[in-house]
This record gives sequence, C-alpha cells and structure tokens, in this order.
Amino acid sequence: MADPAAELQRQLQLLAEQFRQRLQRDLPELSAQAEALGKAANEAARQPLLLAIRQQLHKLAGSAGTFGFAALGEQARRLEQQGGAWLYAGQCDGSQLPAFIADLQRLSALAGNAGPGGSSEPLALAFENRRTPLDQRIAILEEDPVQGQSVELTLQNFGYQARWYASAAELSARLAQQDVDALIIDSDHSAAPELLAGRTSQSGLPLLVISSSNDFASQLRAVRAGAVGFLCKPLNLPSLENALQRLFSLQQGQPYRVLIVDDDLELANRYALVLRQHHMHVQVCHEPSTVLEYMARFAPEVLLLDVQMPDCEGPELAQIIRFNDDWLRVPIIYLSAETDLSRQMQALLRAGDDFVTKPISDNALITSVFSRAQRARQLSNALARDSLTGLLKHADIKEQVSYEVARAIRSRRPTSVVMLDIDHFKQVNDQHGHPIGDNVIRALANLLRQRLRKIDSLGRYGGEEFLAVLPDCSGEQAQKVIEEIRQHFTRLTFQAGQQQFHCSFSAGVVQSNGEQSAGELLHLADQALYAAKHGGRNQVRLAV
Ligand SMILES: Nc1nc2c(ncn2[C@@H]2O[C@H](COP(=O)(O)OP(=O)(O)OP(=O)(O)O)[C@@H](O)[C@H]2O)c(=O)[nH]1
Repeated sequence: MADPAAELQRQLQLLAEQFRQRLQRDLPELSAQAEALGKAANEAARQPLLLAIRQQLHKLAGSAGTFGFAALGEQARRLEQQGGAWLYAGQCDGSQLPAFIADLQRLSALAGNAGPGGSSEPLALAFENRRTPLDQRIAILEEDPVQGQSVELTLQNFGYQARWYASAAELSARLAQQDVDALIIDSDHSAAPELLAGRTSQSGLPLLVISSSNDFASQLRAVRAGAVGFLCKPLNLPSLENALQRLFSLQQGQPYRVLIVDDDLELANRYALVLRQHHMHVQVCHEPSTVLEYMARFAPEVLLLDVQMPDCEGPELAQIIRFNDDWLRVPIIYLSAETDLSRQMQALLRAGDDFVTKPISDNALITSVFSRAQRARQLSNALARDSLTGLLKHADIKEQVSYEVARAIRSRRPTSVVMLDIDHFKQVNDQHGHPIGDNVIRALANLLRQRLRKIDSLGRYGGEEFLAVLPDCSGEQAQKVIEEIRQHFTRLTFQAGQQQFHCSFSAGVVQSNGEQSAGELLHLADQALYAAKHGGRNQVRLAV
C-alpha cells in the first residue's frame, strides 16, 4: 500500500500544479486588463475594468498563499485594497494609476517560485486510540471500598472493563503496563493531590476527576491535571458514563461531515484533501445554486462558505440556509479573503458563525473545522438524545420506525420492531432508590447498543421501556438476538450499598409483512410485550 504521507504530498503537488497552470492562464489575462485600464479614455470606461481586476485580485489574494505563492498573494491583496478604494471613491487616483498598472503586469514575475504551500506538520488529534466500547479499560482510584466497588461494578454493567484500586501503588503498577484507556481519580484519595499535581494536560491518558467539593479551585486543579471530566459527589454514575462516552466517541466516532462551498475549484479541492487526511468526510459544491441539494443529501455538520462568489454571495447563501429550521444547528464558517473587519462583521450579522481569513494554514483550517464540528455534534446529540441513556428520544425513535417500515415496504426486505420493558422496575426504585434504578436503565441501554448492529435504531420509548427497529432482520432472527441480550442482562449484578440484586426484562417482537403501517407494527409489538409480561415476564415473545 502507498505511504499515506507520500500520497498526500503527491496529491498536494498535483493541486499546486493545477493552480500554477491556472496562473499561467489568469495572470496574462490580468495583465491585458491592466493594459486596457491604462488606455481607457475616461473614468466611466475605467470603473468596470477596475471591478473585474479587483475580483481577480481578490481570488488570488485568498488562494495564492495556500499553494505556496506567498509573495504573489500578498501583492495581490495590496493591489486589491488599492483598487477597492478607487472603486469605493468612484474614481482612480491618476498619479498612482501607472504604478498600479505596472505592478499588475509584474505579478507574473512573482508566480515563478512557489514555496511548500500550506503547512504539512501533522496535527495531534485523538484518533490513535480506537478500541470498541466493550473492551475499553478503565482504572479507578478510590479509597472508599463501597464506592470503589460500586463504580467498578456499575461500569462493568455498562460494558467497560473497569478495575478499582484502593492504593496508589497498585494503580501505578497497573498504569506501568500501559493497558488502560481512561483513568478515574477520586481527588479525596490521600494520594490524589500528589498524583494530580504530577500530571499535566499533556499527560496522555484521559482523566476524569471525582470530588467532594465543587468549588472553582478544585475544578481548576482538575483542568491543570488534564482532566476531561469533573464529577461531584454524590456520584451520579450515568453522568460519569456520559463523560466517558463523550471521550470515547470523540476518539472513535464517525467522521465529521463537512461541506465546502467555493467557486474556486483548486482551492476547494485542496481544503477538501487536507480535511480528508484528518478523517473528515468532505464534499465540495462549486455552484451556490445547488447547495440546498447538498444540504439535504449530505447533511453536513459544518459548512465552509466562500464570501464572494459570482451568482450569490456567501452571506446570502447563509441566510437561505438559515430559512430552513432543520439546518439551524449547522455551524457556518466563512472562508474568505475578506480582511476588512467591518465587512466581516456585517456578514456575521446577516448569518454565519465564524470568519476565517484566506490564506489559512492547513492546521488552522483543521482546528477551526474540527472544533466547530465537535461542538455541533455534541449539541445535536444533547438535543436529540435522551440524557440518561444517550439513545434516541420517544419522538425520534418513532420517526425512525416509520422511516424503516416505509423502506421495508419499498425494498420488500424483512424488518423487525422490538418493544422491551424492564420487569418490576417500580420495585427496584422503591427498594433501592431512583439513582440505582437509573443505573439499571443505563446498563440495559448500553447492552442493547453494544449488541445491536450499527444499522439498527434504538430509542428510549418511555421510563423503563425501549424501542428498536432492526432492518433486514426477520422476526426469528430478532427474537434470537434479543433473547441473548435478555440472558446476558439477567446475569448482571447490580449493587445498592451493601446489597446486590438482579433484573430482567420482557420483550415483544414483530416482523413487518410489508403491508402494515408503523403504527400497526408498534401495536403488535406492544401486544407481544404484554403477552410476555402476562406469561411470567423475563422472556421474549414473537407476535403471531
Ligand atoms: N429510576 C428511574 N425510574 C423510572 C424512570 N422512568 C420511569 N421510572 C419508573 O419506572 C416504574 C415503572 O413501573 P410500572 O410501569 O408500574 O411497571 P413495573 O414495575 O416495571 O412492572 P412490570 O412492567 O409490570 O413488570 C415507575 O416506578 C416509574 O417511576 C427513570 O428515568 N428512572
């Protein structure tokens, strides 16, 4: 297989070569326009020429630096500003016009030597660590044995390989083996101050800190030790797991989807190449009028928008996108050669979230896009997902069932719907308290998430009730999978203080016959669940 770094260099060189060819076409054209400007009889003839020249210069100012023609880009920007001022004033300064024309005609000389173009230093993103959720190894430092055991057991129930250590020496011995994916430290542990003080944000291993005090100083200490999460006692274990999931999903989540809208073909392709090298999924749209189709089809999580385009300006396009409520969460970053701060502000006031000035270094581009995409996905998950389980909420899973059922009818493939409910859950709450009940719900949610396929959809339908839709899966197959999950779930041991207990669930499964509506299938799954409950619970029934 080709060396990826060498392949990247090859592709970057190819794009630089295409850009060089474009310069060979554009610069003589610019020179001819400059000559025409010099010969123009009056201001009325000069102004349209100046407008065309300024547009060309604007493109060059934004792109040349990225392809390694830094001097050309800087000179183009200076001339663009001068031309812009004359356009604004409505007339050229006669005394400076000959020098302006001469500078334009000399631009070709600056296109001779290109530097490296962009920056090729690698960006340290947390992608190396790609374990599946089932085998993530968590080490916990906790002096209180009840708390230590409870965290260990609950995280095991949530699907992690969790191990509790009461002594710092034992923990250090484990860490020396370098087989831990995340560390949880109780800052009230007698060895914690020293351990935390010895760590920095660069220490590598992700850290979550538990603390009995929520004050600013404790949180600052945690941040300085490189903590990615801070949790206060009494410990809410689902919240602890939320922090772990955020951490691991960052490491192994789906690539972020980025849409670039820019009429400059080479530049957009170069940005796309750089972002793809950093695990992002990128599409390029050169035609502003087609952007709505891209939005609907590709569902980008970040939009990179050029400001000056021939048929439609970036801020106009951003306003059109903001008309649609479905895309309100998509951050819009303007990527533009516009350096005038007040015009940047005007663009942001119309629509859009950020402004990045071209030419931009590769690392700055990656960081801007990555941080926006990460935040957008976190927000979107927080809004669409149930906070206790991280699964789809009631309305969203119902919508997903409708979507899959409609698809099954079209494709004539079997699709199964599963409704599932924890048995005697009221007793769990009554006997052990609501927070322990929450741990049980979370454990089942994780088990289902881990055992079902990526193409299956899963949601929290009600309090202790779950709904899943399994495309391309017969009723018998679905029953078998859910039965395995049921058996696994009954083996989990839950802890409430010194007490241990077990739980079970009942489930109803129905396979679409290609004719029923989503509502009818939900009703049949519910009936099968009812039959399972009345048949003695702790079982999976297939609708007949
Ligand atoms: N801990 C916790 N409990 C919840 C949550 N949502 C709903 N519940 C509780 O879930 C219980 C559901 O009880 P019931 O519907 O009576 O059913 P059950 O006790 O599970 O009995 P069967 O379903 O008949 O086996 C109620 O006590 C609710 O308060 C939640 O988010 N967390």
